[in-house]
Amino acid sequence: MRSPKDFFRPLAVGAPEPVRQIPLGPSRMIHFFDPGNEKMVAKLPGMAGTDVLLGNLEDAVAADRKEAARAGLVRVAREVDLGESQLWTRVNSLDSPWVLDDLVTLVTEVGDKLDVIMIPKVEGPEDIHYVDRLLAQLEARAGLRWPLLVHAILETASGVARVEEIATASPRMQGISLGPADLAASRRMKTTRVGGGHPGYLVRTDPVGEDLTAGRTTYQQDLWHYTVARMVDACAAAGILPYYGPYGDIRDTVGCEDQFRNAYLLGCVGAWSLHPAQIAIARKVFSPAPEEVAWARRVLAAMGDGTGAVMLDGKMQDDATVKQCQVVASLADELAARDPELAEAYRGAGA
Ligand SMILES: CC(=O)SCCNC(=O)CCNC(=O)[C@H](O)C(C)(C)COP(=O)(O)OP(=O)(O)OC[C@H]1O[C@@H](n2cnc3c(N)ncnc32)[C@H](O)[C@@H]1OP(=O)(O)O
Ligand SMILES: O=CC(=O)O
Ligand SMILES: [Mg+2]
Repeated sequence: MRSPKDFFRPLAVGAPEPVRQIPLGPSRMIHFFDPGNEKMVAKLPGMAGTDVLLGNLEDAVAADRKEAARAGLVRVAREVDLGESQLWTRVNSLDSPWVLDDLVTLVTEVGDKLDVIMIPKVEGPEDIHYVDRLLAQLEARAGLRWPLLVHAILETASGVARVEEIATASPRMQGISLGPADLAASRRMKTTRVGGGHPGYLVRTDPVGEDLTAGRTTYQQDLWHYTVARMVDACAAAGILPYYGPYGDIRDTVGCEDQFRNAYLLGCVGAWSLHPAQIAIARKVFSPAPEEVAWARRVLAAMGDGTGAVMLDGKMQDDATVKQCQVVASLADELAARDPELAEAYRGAGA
């Protein structure tokens, strides 16, 4: 562990100064595409308004397509107009034969076009330290003026056990995403899906009389509640951003929206979209609803300097509800400043 005094010193001579604040552009959806898939790449210029486009090099890219995906991402970064969207990548895992070439090629050739590098299967802070030093060396060699940020996927049991250390491992840490598919395997959960709930994970009301089966309602529980909540706390404490990851049942847009909303309400700022159909779901869920924004502004107006207590529609408001309402109202302001449609919806709701 570096001493606090050295935490913000560059890790290589000539590397850019580490950032002290995470840049807060919207990242409601991190949209995955395979840069080696020409059909997907052809769709990118039409995806204006997608907060983050992520060129994926890891899982879902076949072993014999790894080089093509890497070369495709270099081409996308150089040649495709992505408008306001941020460009991120997910490199291969640190124990793979591809990751070194991923990092060397991307930082050297298009390091100035990339915002964030997602690192999969992070086991602990030592993985972030390795990437941190290597990026500093590569940035120095490439003459980059702005440091690349790092995003960890929380998808190993060891990573969850050490999520707080991962979150604070480097000033490059931008955020953490839940990776429910690999995490399920790592924990030996008995699921066979990518994120979402499971009908077998439930609680049941008590038996009524002798019959153990009749009249007992069951309620499905959220498999990911503990991990998301722990990740959100680790990120908030470290000043970085938490995200829900993938929802693999592309057809089930309703279940996807529910899973994303649970994450939003618990504090996540975005989720992954794997298919164009999931982009609009993330945009809707991770933008505060107009009526919530209108309510938040009413509370803020009623509370004046933010201290004391008042009643509004029968509900007590005090300093703590003011702070919650500030979270909602300031998120709405940031998003509306870049999204005229959303700005109009907030105006329409009197927000
Ligand atoms: C556990 C994890 O690690 S999750 C992260 C890794 N997984 C991924 O990145 C998966 C990314 N997504 C995909 O590979 C695809 O969306 C799939 C395989 C899920 C479905 O693909 P398809 O069967 O082609 O879907 P579908 O037929 O509905 O696609 C419609 C069109 O959208 C395109 N499309 C599909 N997904 C994407 C995408 N993520 N980005 C851009 N375009 C896409 C298709 O190429 C197709 O184009 P076309 O109309 O020109 O033929
Ligand atoms: O990479 C994501 C996951 O769920 O695994
Ligand atoms: Mg994974």
